[in-house]
Amino acid sequence: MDIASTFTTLLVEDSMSLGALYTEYLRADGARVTHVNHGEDALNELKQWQPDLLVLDIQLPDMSGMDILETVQQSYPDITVIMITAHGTIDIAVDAMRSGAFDFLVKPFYAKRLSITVRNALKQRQLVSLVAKYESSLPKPNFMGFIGESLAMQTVYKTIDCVANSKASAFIIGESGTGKEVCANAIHHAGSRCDGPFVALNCASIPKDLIESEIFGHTKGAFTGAIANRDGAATRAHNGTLFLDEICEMDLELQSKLLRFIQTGVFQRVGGTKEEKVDVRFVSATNRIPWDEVKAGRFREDLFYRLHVIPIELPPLRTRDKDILLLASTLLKEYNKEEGKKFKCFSPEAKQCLKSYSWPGNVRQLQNVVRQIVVLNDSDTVELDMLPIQLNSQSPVSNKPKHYQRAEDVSAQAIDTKAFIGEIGQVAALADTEDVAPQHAVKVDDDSIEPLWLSEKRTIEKAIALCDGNVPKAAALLDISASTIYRKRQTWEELQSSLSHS
Ligand SMILES: Nc1ncnc2c1ncn2[C@@H]1O[C@H](COP(=O)(O)OP(=O)(O)OP(=O)(O)O)[C@@H](O)[C@H]1O
Repeated sequence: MDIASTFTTLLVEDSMSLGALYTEYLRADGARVTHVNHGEDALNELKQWQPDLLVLDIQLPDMSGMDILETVQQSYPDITVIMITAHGTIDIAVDAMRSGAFDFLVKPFYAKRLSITVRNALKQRQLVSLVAKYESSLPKPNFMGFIGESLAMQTVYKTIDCVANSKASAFIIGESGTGKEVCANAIHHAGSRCDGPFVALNCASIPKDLIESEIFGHTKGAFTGAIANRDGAATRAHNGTLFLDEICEMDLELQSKLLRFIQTGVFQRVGGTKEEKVDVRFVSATNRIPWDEVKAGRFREDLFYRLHVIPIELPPLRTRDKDILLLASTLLKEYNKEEGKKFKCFSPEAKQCLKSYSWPGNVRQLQNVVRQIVVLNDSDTVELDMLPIQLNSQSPVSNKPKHYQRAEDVSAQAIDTKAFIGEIGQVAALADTEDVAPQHAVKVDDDSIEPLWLSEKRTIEKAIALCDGNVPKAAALLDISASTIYRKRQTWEELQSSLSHS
């Protein structure tokens, strides 16, 4: 606010004559003044509009000025308050300053005294707003779970800030490991729904025939195994956010049910006849290029337009030069603590190598690499030879993937050649279990050939055993995420049970 310009003031003074006098003083200083005599009137005015300055008498006929000050501090903290006090209430005025009032004036006072106090108050307001403006223009090194100060991430933070309070559907795209789930969480927690639930559903990891019940719930007896009524994600997300991760993997038939739910907020449980209505904000994400999926007929166009209201694109790590080292050092500190190591920094050569690598698995891959380094080495500086050799021999992944890749698919490129890791790495690099269709289990004539998933299973189990049953540690050494191991374990069980039934 420009000090020279006019400012608004609410004057609360029960004496009509003093009120008229102070109004005159304030107007001479450029104020637009509204004068009220009672505390209740002041509170009503504040509900309608907020002045730049509140000049507040402590002793009012219906309440204490201190009560009004408390309300202002809680509900309108941007208002600058100047208290007016009589001689006998100076102690209260001092308390008022401790509670956030800018200054106090002792009655009687002259126009000049009021003028000086008002000028000081306006100057302070101007400084506070300048600092806030300056702070908001500085790059933020982190934001709601994100680490990153690159320009691209600042744009993401700004978008999240802008959309958090809206109910409009947000659609996050980005390669695997770029932080789409972090982003969905940030949208929820930065907005007015933060006290409500955040329910995440991964459309790719739930079997096709279970996903409808996962979203909408089911009634008792709806299908074999439905032994009781069960709420789905839609019900659990009421008054909060429903995050549909890997939305492009959703079955087309279910997409049309989802479309109706998004349009109306109304749905039916599997096996149910009653319609239920909820208030949910939708956030979706995919690591595919959604429009390509629409063109290929795998993703409904009408659903795309419903969900793709606010697009947010998370940039790949390789385009965020500045963030690679910031993330690497933050992770180094975090993993040091967890693993009881004493690493302090990266050598200049190691830094250069981290910066020039293409990071096809993005932040998740960087997490794995730093975890590997910390687990396998003991020093205070991360040297070049502690980095997985693939970082030196550059990734074959193109800078512009036709469709984004899963971090686990590409993370094998970051496997170290150290003896134990080498063996694990070879198998981890072979295939992702998701590609292992049941026909791999078909018996072949040559008994020396076994299904790929069995050798992968053995390798992963060996890694877990070598890590004394510590799955996250084994996952880090295998350069896959712990959740991949858990998912694979589930798939093995299914494969083994289908084999024993065949
Ligand atoms: N900018 C970031 N700052 C800090 N951590 C990050 C950042 N981006 C991602 N991460 C971390 O990387 C990991 C992967 O992030 P997340 O699961 O959100 O990625 P994603 O894009 O949803 O991946 P996917 O498509 O494979 O599900 C998480 O542990 C997350 O906390």
